[in-house]
Amino acid sequence: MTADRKAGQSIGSVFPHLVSQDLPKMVAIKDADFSDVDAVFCCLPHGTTQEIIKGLPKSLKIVDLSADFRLRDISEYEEWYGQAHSAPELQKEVVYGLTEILREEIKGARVVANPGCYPTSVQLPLVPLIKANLIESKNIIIDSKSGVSGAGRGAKEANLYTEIAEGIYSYGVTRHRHVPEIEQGLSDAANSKVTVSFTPHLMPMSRGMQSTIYVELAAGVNFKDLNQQLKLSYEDEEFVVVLEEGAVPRTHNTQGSNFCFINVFPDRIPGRAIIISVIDNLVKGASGQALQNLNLMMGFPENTGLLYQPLFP
Ligand SMILES: NC(=O)C1=CN([C@@H]2O[C@H](COP(=O)(O)OP(=O)(O)OC[C@H]3O[C@@H](n4cnc5c(N)ncnc54)[C@H](OP(=O)(O)O)[C@@H]3O)[C@@H](O)[C@H]2O)C=CC1
Ligand SMILES: CC(=O)N[C@@H](CCC(=O)OP(=O)(O)O)C(=O)O
Repeated sequence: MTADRKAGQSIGSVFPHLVSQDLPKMVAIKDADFSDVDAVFCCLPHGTTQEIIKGLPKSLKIVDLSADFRLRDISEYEEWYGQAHSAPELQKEVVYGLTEILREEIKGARVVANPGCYPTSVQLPLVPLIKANLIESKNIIIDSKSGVSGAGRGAKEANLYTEIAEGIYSYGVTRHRHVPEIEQGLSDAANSKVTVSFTPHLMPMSRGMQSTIYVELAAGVNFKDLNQQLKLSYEDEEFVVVLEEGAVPRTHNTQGSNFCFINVFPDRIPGRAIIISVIDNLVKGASGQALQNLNLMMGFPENTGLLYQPLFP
């Protein structure tokens, strides 16, 4: 376990719920000994990750939780993240870690780019529907909401209790950095360029994420076809659950678990449908999906360490 400002501390002093774990103290990355390590989860801020991964032993399997390797197109990374990519060679061997969609590729990967939380909640419902030609790939509108933990644990004025409590606010309006990641995945599914309208919102809750997605149905399709297709696509999946008709997915029911709950509703406007998808941003949107990916890369049962039930079932 490594740290930056907290190097030298025990994990229990940083995360008190782990106080009873007998784990070594955290060290700075430069002092870490990788000689007996098979795999790492890299949970560093964007930008720092490219530099650090380059210096790690080539034998290590890596699941990177940052955005540094999610975009295949380096120029797109530079445009949306506002900085030069410092490991373009490594980018070529990276597999995007949307587990249920890219499972076979992930199994053989050495480096996996774990998806962002918003892109996970959006792509899980939309990719199977686009692949099956059940929805139009134009005019997709995505309204997403996140708990504050999505912004990390570092102190920021915008994330103070007084700024967040008793209100919601939209941010990244018209230009959030998850747009190209969402469009990359949906374009792969459609085999043509897909563009989306996407607005994220910060909610006064610590964790949880909802994406409400407005789509146009393909000719002759009705919302029940969407529901059926999603049920079929995910029937053998443990962590993606399509709810029964009419049931509204709630972030509460995902808290602390690796589940993604999805449902499809008919819009009042003929020819349109509304899809709701919920995850825990810290689990399916981050560490849970990362562990699911590493389990695949290591040949472990995919649900190892992930059998936590939601806190609010
Ligand atoms: N929070 C979420 O919901 C999600 C986060 N992610 C991504 O996962 C990554 C980690 O996120 P999160 O845990 O929320 O972020 P935090 O800000 O809470 O944690 C960042 C971690 O990186 C360490 N760190 C910071 N700068 C450096 C550096 N220069 N060198 C070495 N270590 C450093 C910090 O150590 P210390 O505390 O000791 O300074 C800390 O452990 C980010 O890339 C984030 O975008 C992905 C999906 C969802
Ligand atoms: C609430 C909040 O600030 N959320 C983060 C997204 C967190 C995440 O999952 O994605 P990354 O790994 O790309 O950081 C944001 O909007 O930048």
